[in-house]
Amino acid sequence: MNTAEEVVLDVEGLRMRYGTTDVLREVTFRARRGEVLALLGPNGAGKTTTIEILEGFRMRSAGRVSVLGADPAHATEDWRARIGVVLQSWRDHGKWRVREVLAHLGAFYAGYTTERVPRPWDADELIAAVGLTGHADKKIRMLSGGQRRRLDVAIGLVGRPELLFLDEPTAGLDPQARREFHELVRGLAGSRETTILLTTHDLDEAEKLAGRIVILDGGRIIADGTAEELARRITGEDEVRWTLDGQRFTRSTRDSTALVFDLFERHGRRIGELEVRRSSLEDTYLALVRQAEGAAR
Ligand SMILES: Nc1ncnc2c1ncn2[C@@H]1O[C@H](COP(=O)(O)OP(=O)(O)OP(=O)(O)O)[C@@H](O)[C@H]1O
Repeated sequence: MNTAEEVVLDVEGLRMRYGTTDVLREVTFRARRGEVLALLGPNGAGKTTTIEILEGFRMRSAGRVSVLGADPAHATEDWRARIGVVLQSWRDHGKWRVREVLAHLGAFYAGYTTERVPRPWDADELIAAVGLTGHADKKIRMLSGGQRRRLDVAIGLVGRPELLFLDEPTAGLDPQARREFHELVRGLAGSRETTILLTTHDLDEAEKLAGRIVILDGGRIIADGTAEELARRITGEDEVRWTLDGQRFTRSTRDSTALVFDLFERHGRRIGELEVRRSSLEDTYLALVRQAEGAAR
């Protein structure tokens, strides 16, 4: 099979029930090798529950789950070595130094080297890749929140995972660190070797990084596709704003080029401050969630 077509994540009819409440219902999606998938949804939608089931940290109530060809509920250490996890928050090893903790954790992966994937990732190279050069000898408790988050990502990557789970990876990062993190993810994804599943509440981030967006709401998948596909499903309309003789106008249209052309033909230089705004993933997301919640009522 062509590796680009290899299905790395295969989830079908996944259900999770706590007591008498279903928090995941009939969740079905797939990811192919090298894809970056963003799992979006309101607080309590079931994102962390889904990810933790895929990581093998929670037992599902029903459904079929295959991750790198195995059922995470019965996974082996070999399987675990191929997976990287960055949790929402992880506070530990405060007295350890950055290089030390990465070398130590990395050592666990040495036995899982394959011809295709040498393990672990060299500590200093990894420290450079996540932008922590200069902090390698610092104790972890001396790092800032953002530096700590970069270390979390490095810990997730130290075993050179084939599949990486990132739960809100950029929460608390400053804009520069966020951009550097985005470049790191793009680099990993660019090699088409690492499949990435990330959750985020930052829709701009999802749009930038993910080839596919899966939206969960109330434990169900309400949308699955590229950002463009989802946008087309919802509105397909652009918003055009302009001023005419100083007065402001706004109109939604499916053909902003024709509207703008018409405006200039009719009013020429009297048009000022022209702006065409295509619907963002945020507009689409909010519309989809509103629609799903309206239907559920
Ligand atoms: N151990 C548990 N027992 C009972 N209910 C739980 C348990 N863990 C999670 N839940 C419930 O399951 C639902 C989904 O929670 P989950 O943490 O997966 O949501 P999420 O989409 O990750 O939310 P957030 O964006 O806030 O992180 C929530 O209603 C939550 O209260």
